[in-house]
Amino acid sequence: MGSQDNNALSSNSFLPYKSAKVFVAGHRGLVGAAIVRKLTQLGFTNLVLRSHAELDLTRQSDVEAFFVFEKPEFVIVAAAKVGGIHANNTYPADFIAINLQIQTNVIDSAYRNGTKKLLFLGSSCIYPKFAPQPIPEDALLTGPLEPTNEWYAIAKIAGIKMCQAYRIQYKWDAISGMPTNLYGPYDNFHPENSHVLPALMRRFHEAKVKGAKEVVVWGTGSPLREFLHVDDLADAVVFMMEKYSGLEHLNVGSGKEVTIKELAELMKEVVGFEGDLVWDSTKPDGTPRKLMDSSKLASLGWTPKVSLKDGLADTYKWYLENVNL
Ligand SMILES: NC(=O)C1=CN([C@@H]2O[C@H](COP(=O)(O)OP(=O)(O)OC[C@H]3O[C@@H](n4cnc5c(N)ncnc54)[C@H](OP(=O)(O)O)[C@@H]3O)[C@@H](O)[C@H]2O)C=CC1
Ligand SMILES: C[C@H]1O[C@H](OP(=O)(O)OP(=O)(O)OC[C@H]2O[C@@H](n3cnc4c(=O)[nH]c(N)nc43)[C@H](O)[C@@H]2O)[C@@H](O)[C@@H](O)C1=O
Repeated sequence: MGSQDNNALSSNSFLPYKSAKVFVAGHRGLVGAAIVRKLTQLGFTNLVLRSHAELDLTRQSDVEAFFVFEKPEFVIVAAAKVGGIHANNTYPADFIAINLQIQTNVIDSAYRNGTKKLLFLGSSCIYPKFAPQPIPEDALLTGPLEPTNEWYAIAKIAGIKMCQAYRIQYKWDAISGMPTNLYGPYDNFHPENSHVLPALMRRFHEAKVKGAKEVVVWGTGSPLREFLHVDDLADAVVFMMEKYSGLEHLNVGSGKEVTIKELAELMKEVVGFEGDLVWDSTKPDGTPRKLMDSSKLASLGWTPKVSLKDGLADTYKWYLENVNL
């Protein structure tokens, strides 16, 4: 099926329809909370939200019953089992099984209960470990994955393919966005299981408070990562819901990359820690580089706004007010 056929599905206007029933799955997480903030700012009045405790999305019959009852018109899938390099490497069964269950249940129930449009969120880890840089969308499935997160990546690739299959077979408007590494308010600040940015924010903060002389940072410091503030991602999600209807997934990145060493130095400055950095090279580096090519989304008219320095300062302020109580 050519892209023209798929774009013919784009009759579902989202933005002007502020009373639309929108289900944001995973609304208490980093991404889901930012999407709810954005939709609320825009004046959406009919968001359908369920916490994990209220609705476990791995339970197929509960998800079906929820969709039969609520029949949301639009669905954004930001619920997932998520974690950093250590969590992905330690709990491969959880990362593949829980993610396959959540996305399969939500995508299928949404289609069967009349949802007009669904957006599925994947991650930049879907691409091969040694993909060309910046990574274009068509690098998908062209080489072996990064071993530390292949289980999660396989689930996310299945999510993209499921949206494509339902689009092709049922002419249903399911799309996918692939964000780069994200950060911001409501991130997970767990010392081991989180991503690098919140992990370092917490470690530097605790070291500053205790007057510690050094902070341990994992790996060699040489891997490159592209970071995007979650408010920019939420803006891109709303943009894609309104403007994009196509078979191919779209990359969502900031276009700017830093080494982990540069990130650690910047974090040290933002937090105000005055000691030294010590590198623990027994910890994995993961993918050496994963800068995404987000030119397709840019060509539709979307650009990120938050710089890494401003985003870190904003997130640290939120951390001090909300986590470090
Ligand atoms: N964070 C990042 O750097 C990136 C994230 N993404 C993608 O964005 C999406 C959201 O990630 P993020 O916000 O960071 O993750 P979070 O862990 O912050 O949030 C995930 C949300 O999903 C909920 N959830 C998990 N399991 C279930 C379940 N079985 N039933 C119902 N709810 C559940 C969680 O609830 P609870 O906490 O109560 O379990 C939580 O509210 C994911 O698809 C992820 O792949 C993509 C690229 C980078
Ligand atoms: C978004 C993406 O996130 C994961 O991939 P990742 O980019 O490798 O994630 P990360 O943030 O955990 O690490 C980035 C780099 O940073 C280094 N690093 C230093 N010190 C700490 C540290 O203290 N914690 C962590 N987590 N990493 C550290 C770490 O060694 C690595 O070199 C995927 O599993 C998958 O979930 C996914 O899609």
